Amino acid sequence: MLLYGPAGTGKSLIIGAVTQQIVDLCQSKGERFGVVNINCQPINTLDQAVFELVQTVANDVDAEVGVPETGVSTKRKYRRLYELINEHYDSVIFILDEIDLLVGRRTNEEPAYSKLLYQLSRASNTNEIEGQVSVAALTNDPKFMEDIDGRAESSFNPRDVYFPDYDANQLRQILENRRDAFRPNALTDDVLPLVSAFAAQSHGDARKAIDLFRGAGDLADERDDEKVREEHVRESQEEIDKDRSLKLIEGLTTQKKISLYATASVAYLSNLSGSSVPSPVGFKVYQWVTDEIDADQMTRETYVKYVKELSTYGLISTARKSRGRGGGMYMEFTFTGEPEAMMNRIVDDTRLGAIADQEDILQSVVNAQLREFHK
Ligand SMILES: Nc1ncnc2c1ncn2[C@@H]1O[C@H](COP(=O)(O)OP(=O)(O)OP(=O)(O)O)[C@@H](O)[C@H]1O
Repeated sequence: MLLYGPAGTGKSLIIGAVTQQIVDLCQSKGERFGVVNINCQPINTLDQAVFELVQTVANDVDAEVGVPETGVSTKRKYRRLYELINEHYDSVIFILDEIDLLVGRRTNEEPAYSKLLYQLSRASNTNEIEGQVSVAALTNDPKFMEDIDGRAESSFNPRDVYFPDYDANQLRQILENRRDAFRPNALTDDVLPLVSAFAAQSHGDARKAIDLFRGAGDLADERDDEKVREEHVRESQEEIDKDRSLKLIEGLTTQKKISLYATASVAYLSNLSGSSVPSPVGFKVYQWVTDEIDADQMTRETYVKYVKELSTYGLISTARKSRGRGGGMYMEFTFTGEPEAMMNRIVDDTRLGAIADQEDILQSVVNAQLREFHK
C-alpha cells in the first residue's frame, strides 16, 4: 500500500490502529502477525535501513540482533532479517514511514527507498520470506511513485490510499476526544469549534490542531484563568503565526538578512515616535552595517527590492511616499510584527552578532540618519 497525503492527516495513526486489530485477530487464531514499523527520516542509507528493520524485529520478538551494525554486507543483514521473520512470524507487514526521505548517499544512483521497496515486496515471491508479506509506504509527497525505478514499481505496485486534509467537522471530532486533557467544565462552548475552524482554514493538520488546543489551555493556565475562552484560542493562534513568520527569516540569504536587520534596527532604535522606516534611512544604516562587518554592499535598488520582498511574507508593509515638491519619491517600510524579535532571530545565526554587541553605536547611527533625512 501507498499511504499518502499532507502532514498530520492520520497516516501513521491509522496504519498503526489497523495493524493492531490484525495482530489481535491473528492472535485469537494462534497466528503470528509481525508489524515491522520504522521511520525513515533519521536513516541515511539502505544498509542502515535494513539494519533498523533487523533491530526492530529482534526487539519485538526478544531475540538477538545477530548482525553487527557495520562491517558486514547489506546482504547479510537482509538474510538475518528474513531468518528472524521466518522463525517468529507467520506473516508480516513492513511499515516504512516517511519513505521519501530514505534517499541514500549517492545522487545519481537509484534511490535507497526504491531498492528497499523492491527487495521487501518481492521477498515473498522469491521465498526468502515464507509467509505473506505486505509493504506499506507512507509519504507526504504525492509524486513519490514517479521517482521509483521501473523494476521496483512492478514488484511494489501498491494500492493507493489517499489521506486528505481534515475538515472542521473531522477536526472537531478529533479534539472532542481530547477534552479529557482539561478539567471538567474548563472549556467554554466556543473553544472547540473555534480551534477546529482555525485549523481547518489554515492547514487541516490534526497535529497542529491539537497544538493550538493545548496552546489555548496553556495560556489560560499561565494566567490563572478559570476557563479557557475564545480569546485564549485567538492569542494562541497569533503566537503560532508570529513564530512561523520569524522562522521564514532563518531561511533568507545573508544579504537579505542584513537588509532586514538594518531596516528593523531603524524601527526599533528610532527616538522618533512611530516605527516606519524611510528607505533612504534604511539604506544608509544598511551601508553602515555592511562596512562594520565587512560584507558586500548592494545598490540602493537592490536593498529596496530585498526589503520589499519581505512584504510578501507579511513581515512588513510598504508605501510610496513623496518628499514634497522637488524632493522625489521614496519607499516607507512599516513592520507588522516586533522589529526587535526579528533582529534577535537574525543575529542568532549570522555575522551580525558583532553588530548586536554595539547597540549604542547602532542607535546613534540610526538617529543621526533620521535627523539628516528629516532636516
Ligand atoms: N483521526 C484521528 N483521530 C484522532 N487523532 C488523530 C487522527 N488523525 C490524526 N490524529 C493525531 O494527529 C497527530 C498526527 O497524526 P499522524 O502522525 O498519524 O499523521 P501523519 O499523516 O502520519 O502525519 P506525518 O506525515 O506528519 O507523519 C497524531 O497525534 C494523531 O494522534
